[in-house]
Amino acid sequence: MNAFEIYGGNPLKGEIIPQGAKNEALQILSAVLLTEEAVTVSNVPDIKDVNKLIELLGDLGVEVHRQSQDTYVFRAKDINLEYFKSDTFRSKGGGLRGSIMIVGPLLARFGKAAIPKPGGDKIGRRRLDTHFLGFEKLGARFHYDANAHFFNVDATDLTGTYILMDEASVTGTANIVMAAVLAKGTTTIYNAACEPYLQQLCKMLNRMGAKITGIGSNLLTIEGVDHLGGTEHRMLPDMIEIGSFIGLAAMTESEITIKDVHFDELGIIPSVFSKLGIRFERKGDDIYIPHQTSYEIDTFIDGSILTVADAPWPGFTPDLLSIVLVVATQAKGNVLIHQKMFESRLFFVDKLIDMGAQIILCDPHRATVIGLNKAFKLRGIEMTSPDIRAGVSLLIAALSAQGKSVIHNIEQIERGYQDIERRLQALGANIRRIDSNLPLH
Ligand SMILES: CC(=O)N[C@H]1[C@@H](OP(=O)(O)OP(=O)(O)OC[C@H]2O[C@@H](n3ccc(=O)[nH]c3=O)[C@H](O)[C@@H]2O)O[C@H](CO)[C@@H](O)[C@@H]1O
Ligand SMILES: C=C(OP(=O)(O)O)C(=O)O
Repeated sequence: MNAFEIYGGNPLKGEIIPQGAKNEALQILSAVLLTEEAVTVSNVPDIKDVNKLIELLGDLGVEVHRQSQDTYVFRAKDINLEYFKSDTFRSKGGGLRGSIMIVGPLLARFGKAAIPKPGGDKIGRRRLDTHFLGFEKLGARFHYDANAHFFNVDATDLTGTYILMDEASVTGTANIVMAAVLAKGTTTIYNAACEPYLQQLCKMLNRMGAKITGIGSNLLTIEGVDHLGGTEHRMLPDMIEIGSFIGLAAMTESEITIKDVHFDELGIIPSVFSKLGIRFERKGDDIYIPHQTSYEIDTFIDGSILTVADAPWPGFTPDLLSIVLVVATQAKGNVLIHQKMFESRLFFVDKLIDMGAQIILCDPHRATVIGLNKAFKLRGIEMTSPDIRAGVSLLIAALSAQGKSVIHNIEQIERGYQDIERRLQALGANIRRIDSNLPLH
């Protein structure tokens, strides 16, 4: 097990290029199962979750050819459906949340699929009902083996229908869309999620021959086709990384340029950081964050305390709330963070409180942050990263803190952030990887 040792407190400077989007990658890579033709995917992030999914595709029989550092060619010609029965699949299949999205394409193309209960962050209940209710609506049979924690679906034919999703689930929408593209007739999905990840997926599917309209809205219409062909696809930059770097710059008083961000695809994200008082400029397609010694949180027009809450797109992504929270700890002013979707994602604040932050955890979903306005720096401590985004928030806190911090369980961070210590070192950060079991001194 590895840990990060960080000496914080000094400003960083330079340029950073965001990786390809993790959550988009997990959808796009699942979609290669929909065709026997070659699909070339570029800007693939080299991160644990994505690499696990690529390995899983390979185990299923997909030919995987790595053309360059970030570009792969996939060919799902001969798929081994017997693999579902293997012990390896039982252990590997549930290794990440994103693996659930192989179910839709396999069901559509081969009439059956299975998946162990998927992993991902331990951030509260993460139900999958929406996925399987959707498959059932399309005509699939569903069976959950509660002892083995195994989900099974099969169908002789999928038939298009009207689906009112019980919640705008991101991976659920992707899964149902990928099943519906090869169904007979027309499927209408209402209350669909429409994150950029999904918009990218739908655009790619259309290039493969699918007929999807309503992309970017919560009402998708999918006219089923008999067959899909190969295509090429390039992943967008990871908007969660971009938000994390804006937060990092503000917290550490750094001057950072985030390159090629695809600003127009960032939705409400930049304006939420603006509301925290962080100044930045759009320069072409880069975001330039100047060195700033203080930033002041807005209030609402009537003077009441700002609330930052998550919501399905185009609302604010829950994956950036932990970052907003940590950044607010050094702002001037107060903010209420309301994490509506996940019930265990705010518990990491006890580590920030140990570091000197002033936070009241009101309940599992809400935390009030009383900004310190840089009256004093947070102090470095030893801590464990509970989930991917809390992990990066603690990393940002450690980089801004006085003295030494050690963050354990960095595998969580590495699920979603590529080569993070080298990229931070290039900005001047004092961070190094150590053996988690080494005695601390
Ligand atoms: C691999 C992947 O892509 N993971 C992302 C995906 O997870 P994932 O697709 O698993 O998350 P879902 O969109 O299904 O839902 C996340 C949680 O929010 C709740 N919920 C969802 C929709 C809604 O309208 N109301 C509501 O309360 C769900 O009950 C669930 O607890 O989307 C989440 C929500 O953006 C992100 O945090 C994850 O990073
Ligand atoms: C919660 C996240 O990931 P996952 O859904 O893969 O657990 C995330 O990316 O913030």
